[in-house]
Amino acid sequence: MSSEPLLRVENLKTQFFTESGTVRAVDGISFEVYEGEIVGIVGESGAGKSVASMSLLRLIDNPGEIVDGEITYKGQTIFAVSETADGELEPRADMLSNEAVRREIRGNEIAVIFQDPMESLNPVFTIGGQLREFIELNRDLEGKAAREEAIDMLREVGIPDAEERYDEYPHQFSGGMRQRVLIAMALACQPSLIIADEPTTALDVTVEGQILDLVDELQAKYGTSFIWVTHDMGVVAEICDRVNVMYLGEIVEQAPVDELFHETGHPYTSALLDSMPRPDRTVADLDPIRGVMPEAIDPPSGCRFHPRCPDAREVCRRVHPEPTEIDRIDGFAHRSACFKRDVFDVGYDESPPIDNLARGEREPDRGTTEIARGRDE
Ligand SMILES: Nc1ncnc2c1ncn2[C@@H]1O[C@H](COP(=O)(O)OP(=O)(O)OP(=O)(O)O)[C@@H](O)[C@H]1O
Ligand code: NI
Repeated sequence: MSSEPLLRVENLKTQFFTESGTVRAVDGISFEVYEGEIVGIVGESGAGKSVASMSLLRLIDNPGEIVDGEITYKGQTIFAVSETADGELEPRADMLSNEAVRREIRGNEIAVIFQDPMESLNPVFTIGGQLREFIELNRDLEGKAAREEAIDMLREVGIPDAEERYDEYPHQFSGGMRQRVLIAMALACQPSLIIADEPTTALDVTVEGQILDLVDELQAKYGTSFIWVTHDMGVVAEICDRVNVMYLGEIVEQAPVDELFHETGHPYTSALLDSMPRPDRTVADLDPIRGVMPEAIDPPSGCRFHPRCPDAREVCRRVHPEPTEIDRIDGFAHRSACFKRDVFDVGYDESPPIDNLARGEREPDRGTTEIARGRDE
């Protein structure tokens, strides 16, 4: 892509400083979101998807902290660091203040939709009242005009009898309807980007499908970009244009959605795809990803996926693969962080396989880790 992205994330690192040690929840991820795209972040529980999304709006609380990297949105610096004379990192001079992020970015420019609508909706106020207040606070509309706009928004997101239901309370709405209200709220400020953190995960499949269709429609109508966080490759297939696959704080593969499904580069992505229910397979055919994801507090050496990877070789235990371009589709990079691809020159082919299954419950070996990038970098 030659045009500037709406959002650019480079080498983002977010850590939690806990009593048991430092949790490297997000450990050097880079990705972009272009105008009008739906970009997925997919991975198992604990991969760092939510921490990554919340970092984009600097919504990380103690004991967490964004420690490195750069986040640029429409040319503005949401986060950046520079090095002081004695080698310490400090906020860069052009970084937006907390106040500026809160006033100018959150809601207005970048809105968030969470998984649990009850966290965002106040149970003691009516749906319509909350939406109207939100519109009054964030847009140049008041009183009757704000009410009209709120009703229009409810209609827009598919709430039947919007005018009557305006005066109902959150508990009178079903889960799917509440999620629609949150989408209305996110859209109310006409943001350029909406971050949706597993908003359909708690819903049943039919309702989830309806919400995904709605998002598709609204996306086409308003041109809003989305970052869609999910653990479900089915959801990715349904709405994403491009995808970032996260494993233990890192993006291990990044590609346009068709490419990711058909020219899969990383064994972790393959494992996620294999564990995905499909109409042509019965439950017995499902291939769950073996083993559990290790803790981000003490990740395995080398490739973090190597203790669970069917293709792991000795080199994978020793050397850490960086995401590297393996192809380019319509101007978008397909990057994978796996030595199986020949863009890496670390001797994967000659390296002896690690027999992960035979290793059983043994602790993954830890050792010093070298860093390997592709040959062209
Ligand atoms: N407040 C916190 N204190 C300490 N560790 C945290 C905190 N919040 C998140 N983490 C850790 O950061 C890592 C990433 O968590 P995150 O919530 O981003 O995962 P996720 O991919 O969103 O998972 P899920 O699918 O379960 O939502 C995990 O190891 C988690 O334990
Ligand atoms: Ni999460």
